[in-house]
Amino acid sequence: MYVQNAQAPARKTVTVPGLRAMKAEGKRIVMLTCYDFSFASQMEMAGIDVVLVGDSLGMVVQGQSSTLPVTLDHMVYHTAAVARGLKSTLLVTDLPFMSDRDVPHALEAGARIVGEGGAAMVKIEGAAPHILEIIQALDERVIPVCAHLGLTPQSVHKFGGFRIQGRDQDAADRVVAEAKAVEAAGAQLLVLEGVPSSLGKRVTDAVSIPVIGIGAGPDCDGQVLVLHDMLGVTPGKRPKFSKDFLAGRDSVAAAFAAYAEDVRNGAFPAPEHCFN
Ligand SMILES: Nc1nc(=O)c2c([nH]1)NC[C@@H]1CN(c3ccc(C(=O)N[C@@H](CCC(=O)O)C(=O)O)cc3)CN21
Ligand SMILES: CC(C)C(=O)C(=O)O
Ligand SMILES: [Mg+2]
Repeated sequence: MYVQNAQAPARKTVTVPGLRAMKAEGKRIVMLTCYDFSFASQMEMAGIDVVLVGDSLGMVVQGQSSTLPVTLDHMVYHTAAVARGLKSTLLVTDLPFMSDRDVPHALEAGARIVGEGGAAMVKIEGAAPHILEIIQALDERVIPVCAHLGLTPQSVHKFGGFRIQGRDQDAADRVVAEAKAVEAAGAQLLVLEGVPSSLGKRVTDAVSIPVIGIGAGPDCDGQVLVLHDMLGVTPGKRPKFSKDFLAGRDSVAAAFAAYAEDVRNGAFPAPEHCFN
């Protein structure tokens, strides 16, 4: 038996309060999605701040055309595998489709994701009244919550596709109001996906919790990408906001290091990864 992460450099453990301090200090937060033990170990060694077991696993791991077929069992299984590869990295897992239908189901899902899976935080899409109730219920039971606004992929049928959100003034104002509402409900982190860069900046300035962007422009407090997109292995078309960091490099470790460096120094996202 080899020693797990024997080469991992010593690093301070990333915590939820620690992320808030990073926002206050203007230090960019580096986040990636992950679905298994081996890649998690590479992310730990690369010093990625936050790892997300995303329900995007339905698309990039299972080959589905949306995130809707992903079950709570799938999320718990992948979370447990990823957790074994991490030590000082903060682990966040998505609540899958319909596990957020009401407070009791969401509490059950949170209990399994944190208890069986080993995540430190759960992520939930939207700001509907029942979602705000769930955020508060989880927070009261000391399960930290990451909100997710903008292009929320579980709303694909409502949106009519994976469409950029918040493009007109009313829609943008609504996203800002939702961000304030999820913060007031107790969310401690916010993923903002698929919105114009101007709205990414407005939301980031409007809340005191860190905002992690994906296709939300360069002014967010951090960035997240889907693992398969940033390694260039996603079959077919990748979202415009993603970038292949393995291209021109000779290892996954080098790709993770380059991504972390470019997020921290502001080189990523560049204008070609952003929406107006
Ligand atoms: N591989 C992968 N990467 C992701 O970022 C991702 C997933 N899968 N699955 C779950 C969701 C779905 N996401 C997506 C998927 C496609 C687009 C997309 O094609 N967007 C168009 C813009 C459309 C518009 O202008 O309204 C694009 O050109 O990027 C965006 C987000 C983000 N998430
Ligand atoms: C794209 C990120 C934010 C996500 O929710 C996922 O990977 O499921
Ligand atoms: Mg997701």
